[in-house]
Order: sequence, then structure tokens, then C-alpha cells
Amino acid sequence: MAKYVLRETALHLLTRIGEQGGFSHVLLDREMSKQELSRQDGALLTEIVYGTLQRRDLIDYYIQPYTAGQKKIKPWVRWLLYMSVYQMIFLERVPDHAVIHEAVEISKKRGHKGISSFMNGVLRNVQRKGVQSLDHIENDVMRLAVETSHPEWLVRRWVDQYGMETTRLMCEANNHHLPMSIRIQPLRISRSDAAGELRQEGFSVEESPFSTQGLVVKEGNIINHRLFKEGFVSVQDQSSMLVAEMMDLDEGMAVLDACSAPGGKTTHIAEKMKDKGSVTAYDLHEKKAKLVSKKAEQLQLTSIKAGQADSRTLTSVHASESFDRILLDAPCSGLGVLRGKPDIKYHKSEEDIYKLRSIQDDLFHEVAPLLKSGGKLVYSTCTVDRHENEEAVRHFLDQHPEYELDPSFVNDLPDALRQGEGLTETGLQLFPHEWDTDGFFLTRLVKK
Ligand SMILES: C[S@@+](CC[C@H](N)C(=O)[O-])C[C@H]1O[C@@H](n2cnc3c(N)ncnc32)[C@H](O)[C@@H]1O
Repeated sequence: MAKYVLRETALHLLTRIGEQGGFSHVLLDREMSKQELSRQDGALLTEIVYGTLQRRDLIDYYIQPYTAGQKKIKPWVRWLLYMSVYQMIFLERVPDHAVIHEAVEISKKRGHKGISSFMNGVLRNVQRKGVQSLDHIENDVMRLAVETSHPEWLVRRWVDQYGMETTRLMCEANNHHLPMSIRIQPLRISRSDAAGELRQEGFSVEESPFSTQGLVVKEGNIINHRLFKEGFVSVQDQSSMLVAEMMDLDEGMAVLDACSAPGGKTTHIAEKMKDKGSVTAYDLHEKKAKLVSKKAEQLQLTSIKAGQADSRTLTSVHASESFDRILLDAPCSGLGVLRGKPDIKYHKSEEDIYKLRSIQDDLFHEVAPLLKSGGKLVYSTCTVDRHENEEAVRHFLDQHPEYELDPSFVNDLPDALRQGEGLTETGLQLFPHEWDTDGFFLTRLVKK
């Protein structure tokens, strides 16, 4: 693909994500499959889109002296500036003159002459005079927020909860590429065969320490590969793989997955039980519940029954003590997945955290009676926030004395994770800077 077309595609995606709230990973994956991009072009497109989104606020700060005089800047012009400055500052392999030339050409094609001269002026200033220094910001939290392009309320909240050092490491990690990890369908292929096939085709692949089914693809995207298309592997972050690994599953169990779409963990549960037993999977949205059935079908799993339900009303559908295991992978603020979905940090507000916590409490309370005595309940979120994680678990345990933290949880964790900085008496918080994974929380409770 010509570099000019590639940059126009990047601009189109950024404007859609930035202005219409499209999800970066969904739009990017769709574009990659539609255009069947070469591995190299796919990598550059991903780099430009993710890199620009991840550093949007920093770049905006950098160029303020050169844009402040301009009355109204159209969204596409702003995104073209952001992605061009991103390439000039963060991508050494792309020469500045090429970036400026193409940005000016795109501006000429899409706008009037004033826009292309403005584009040329700002980018030439960046090239010649450099960018605004961060030293002008005296407050540490505000500086870290701008430097790492995170909203100030979030940085302040993380500093209060986890301290300055952890927050800095976390914010920095959020701006770095997250390697893709995949999970083999063990009833269809072995991990060594899948790894062998991928390596032969030039992918750099390592075994995951989190799951015996996991592989980390250090470079490249496998969504156009036959192993993915034909249902031999699925894409899943290593942190998410830990969930089914920690459910202490056996063949023949009855499992409830209360918040299941798009089905990553549901299918992993079925795989761990060798597709023997039953996995009852619900999601609030009919369309999303269908994704779970589709994923089960792709992976050739038959023990999953997926359907639409509000899991805050399940006691009217299922008798008490119906399940051996329950997974509550709750809807959450998603602040752990900013590496893969950087747009989240610009859309979420602190208020969302409190609204979500109330849903988490309701879900927890509703599924509690459905577990058999001696059964285990895993609670997980893909967020980094004590209110949705440790405090939600504490609150549940205070209200439900029939439950307790499973004392064998820590022993069942993979060795490396037992020394993690996020292990508390309530569960395990994985930070994105620790293991090259998403930020994630999980814990296991047992019904007495
Ligand atoms: C974190 S995601 C689940 C991810 C899924 N477990 C996986 O691994 O693929 C949370 C899901 O909960 C669903 N959800 C939100 N509120 C719900 C409710 N009241 N009842 C059932 N599902 C709900 C959302 O639609 C969303 O798909």
C-alpha cells in the first residue's frame, strides 16, 4: 500500500475514533481484514493510530504555541496534525520531510489552501523550533497527566490509591504496545504445534507463563492467519486467561458465566472442562450474547448455552445452588485495557466508576444464592481501581457471611504472580507495567 494511502487511512480511522467514539481495536481490525494489508503496512498503520491516540493530549500540549492563534480547527485537521507530530517525534524511521509533505498533500486534497498552509506552518515550526517544554507545568500530578496523556482526575485517583511511583509506571506502560496473546483450543491443536506453525511463518512466539494454553505473539497480528480464521486459536490477553485457569474446573461441572460476551472466558471454561458439563452464559445484550454462541461454534465447543439475560434477575430463572462454579467478569470502567483501547481514557469519567460499582454490587448479590455450597465464585474486572475491585469484594463479603476468600487462591496462582506487587488479602491486581499484560483484577471466593 502506498504510504500516502496508508496515512489517509490512519487519518480516517483517527477521526472516526476521536470524533464519533468508534472503538480503536474494532475499527483497526476491520480495516486490516478489509484491505488485507501486508504485515509491514499493518504494523505501521497500527503504530500510527495507537501511538497518536495514546499521546493525543501530550501532542496537543506540545503544539499549543503554534495552534493557539487559530480560531477553529476542524476535527480532521487536528487529527492530521496530531498524527504527523506523532510520527515526527516518536517514529524515528519516518523522515520529517516525508511526513510534512504528505500531511500538506492530504490537506490540499481535503481542504482549501488556508488549511494546507496552516498545516505546513505548524509542522515546519515543530521541525525547526521544537515543541513546548513540560517544565512549564509545576504540579507533579498535572505534569504526569500531560506527559503520559491521561486525564488528570485519573492520575490523581491512581496516585491516591497506589502512590506516585506505581502510577508513573502504569501510565508509561499504557503508552506502549501490548503484545498480542492467543489461546489455543486444546481439543483441536497442541500449544507446541500452533507455536511451530506460527514460527515457521516468521512470527515471534513465546509460551505464556499465565496459562498452559497461552502463546504471546511478540510481533505481528494473526487475525488473518488460518489458525485464527479456522478456530484453532482465539485472541485473548494473558490476564484474561488467568480467570478460567483459576476457576478450579473439572469435567462435568455446571458453570454460570453471568457476564459473558464476547465469550473469551466462556469458551476457555468449556475448553478447560474438555467440553464436558455445561456452561450457562448470559449477557445483557441479545446481539452480544449471539457473539458468544458464534465464538463457541467457531471453536467447535458444544457445552455452552448462551442467551440474553439481565444477570441482576437470575434468581427468578435458576433455582438456588444450581452451579458448581460462577464467574462474575463484571462490567467495569476498563481502565486496565488502555494499551489496547486508548480511546477509553478520554471517554470515561470518575462518575462512571461509581455507577458501575453499583451494578457490580447488584450482580454479586444476585448470583450469590445460585452457587452450591462448597462451590467457587471468581470475580474479575479489567480495571485498575480499588473501588471496583478490592472494595467491591470487601462489601460483598460483609453482606454475605456465607462466603469467604478461598484460602487456596494464592497457592493456585502461577509462581511468578505470587510475588506481584498487586497481591493483597482480597485478590490479585495485575498492573499493566508488571507482566506486559492488561491491568486486571481477580479473586476467588468459596461458599461455606
Ligand atoms: C467485561 S465484559 C465480559 C467479557 C467476557 N467475560 C469475556 O471474557 O469475553 C462485561 C459484559 O457484561 C455485560 N453486562 C453488563 N451488565 C450486565 C447485566 N446486568 N447482566 C448481564 N450482562 C451484563 C456487558 O454487556 C459486557 O459484555
